[in-house]
Order: sequence, then structure tokens, then C-alpha cells
Amino acid sequence: MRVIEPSELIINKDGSVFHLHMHPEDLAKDVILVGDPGRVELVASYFEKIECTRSNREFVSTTGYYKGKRITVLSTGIGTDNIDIVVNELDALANISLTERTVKKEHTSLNLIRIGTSGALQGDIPVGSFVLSQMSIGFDGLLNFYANRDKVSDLEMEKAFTDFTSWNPQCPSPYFVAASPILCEKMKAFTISGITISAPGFYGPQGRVLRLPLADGELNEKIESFSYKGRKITNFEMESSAIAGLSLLLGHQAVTICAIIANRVTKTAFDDYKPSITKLVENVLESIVSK
Ligand SMILES: O=P(O)(O)O[C@H]1O[C@H](CO)[C@@H](O)[C@H]1O
Ligand SMILES: O=c1cc[nH]c(=O)[nH]1
Repeated sequence: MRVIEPSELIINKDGSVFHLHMHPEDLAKDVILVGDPGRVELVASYFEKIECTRSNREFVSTTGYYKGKRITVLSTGIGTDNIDIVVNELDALANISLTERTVKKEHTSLNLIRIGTSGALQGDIPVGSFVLSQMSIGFDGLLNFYANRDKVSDLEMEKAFTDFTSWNPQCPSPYFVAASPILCEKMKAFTISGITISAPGFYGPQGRVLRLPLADGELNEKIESFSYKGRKITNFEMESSAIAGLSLLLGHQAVTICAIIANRVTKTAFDDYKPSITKLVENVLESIVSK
């Protein structure tokens, strides 16, 4: 059996995993992922009992109980590079013995539910709505570094999209990954089902122009008009592709739900999105405990 070397899986002196500073016993099977570390406290404020809080860099976590259900809430910071760290370390906490450095015989599947913020790409998705990423398109390239990427990406949709947009070969090859149907079903009552692009940046990679012109100034219009099997791309954010893709490869259930805080077509935005995120947190917590 392979023993995973100290350089490949770094364990801190206190036995916690390198970036998350969590111990295996800190982790619940239901995990809420949020971008903003400040959102951890918001989610945890609904817990009737708190077990532990850990913190290192942007990775803040609290494990507690909501209506009797054990839940971990963890902040990821921004971007799919952080998601590579978060999902691999969560999987290590669940599926690798940190003391023996071997993969456990029994696999534990986690439920990873991201609560984020996002910009809508269709005029009929208003600011304040909640979009569930039934499919995520990774503009970030992260999954391309892993074996079996083609087994979890929808290659037919990938081809239709890259042909339609005349995809710039200087950009990472996009991947197309689905959320967990079980979690989509649980969250469908309060969400709009959508197709989400995870971009490797907030400005240029999402077609925003401040002072720098874009390599392809028409890409957002192409994205907005692209249609596949009658479905349109709905929104931009920065993490869902890697969460869905790594979860498919590692055997976890994952879904992303975002509060729409800006609409790129109608050019509108919230100046205070906290009430909307608070409502989304309440809806997600309720759907986790519902049968
Ligand atoms: O509000 P969060 O969860 O951070 O999500 C969105 O907001 C950040 C950009 O402002 C990116 O992380 C994007 O995905
Ligand atoms: O437009 C937006 C809004 C929030 N988060 C993003 O990544 N894009």
C-alpha cells in the first residue's frame, strides 16, 4: 500500500492538515463552503451548538449543529486555485489516515454545498435571485491537470461551446462538469437551475473593462447567446467548476448556489447584498435538514 510522503501531504505539528488547520474529527459530512471568511460567522450564527472553530489564512471553519444536524462551514477565499487546496484537504481529512499516511479502506462521501455570490448573464435573471449551478463551465483550467478529466467533462457540450465561441487557444481549455443530482433535487424549490461559468478572475476573465481592453471583446455576447439543448449560460462566479469537477473525481456530492448580486446585461447591481445572502443561508440550512 502506498504511504503518502510528507512533502505530498503536509501535516502540521499538532496533527492538523496543512492549510485548513483542521483535524479529521473536526469535519462533518455536510460541508457548507463560502468564499468570504466573514460568511462563516453568519452561517454559524444559526447553529444551536458550536463544536470547534479553526482559522488559518483565508480558511476559517466552524463545526456545529443546526436543528440536530452536524455541519461544517468553511471559507475558501476566492478562486479555483484555493478550491484545489480546500477539496483535496477535505478529502484527505475524510479518506486518508493522517497518522498512517495511507488511503482508508472505506470511502466517505462528503456533501459540499457552496453558498456564493454571482453576476447574471441573462437579462431575465434579476439581482436577488438564487441560481443553482446544475452545470459548471471551468474557464480556469484546474481540472485539466488531473487524469480522467475527460471522463467527467461533457465533451459534446465542450465542443459545441468552443466551436461557437471560436475559443482562443491561448486561454485554458474549458471543462463542463455537472453538480450532484441528489443535492440539486434538495435545493430546487428556492433556486433557478442554471449553467455557470467559473472564471479565473473578476475583471477581464468575466468581460469587465476598466482600463485594459479584452483579448476578445465579443466573448460575453457569444456566451450570452450560446444555447445547448435549449439551455442558456446563466451566470459568472469563480469556484463552482473546480468544486464540481474535483468532487466528481474524488467521489463526493457537490452543488453551488449563488445569490445574484449584479446583472451584466441590465447593468444593475446590489449596493448591499447581505440581506440576500442571509436569506440564501437560511434556505440552504433548511434544505440540508429536510428529508
Ligand atoms: O461571494 P463568493 O463566495 O466569494 O463568490 C464570488 O465572489 C467573489 C468575487 O467577488 C468570487 O469568489 C466569486 O465566486
Ligand atoms: O459579477 C460577479 C459577481 C460576484 N462574483 C463574481 O465572480 N462575479
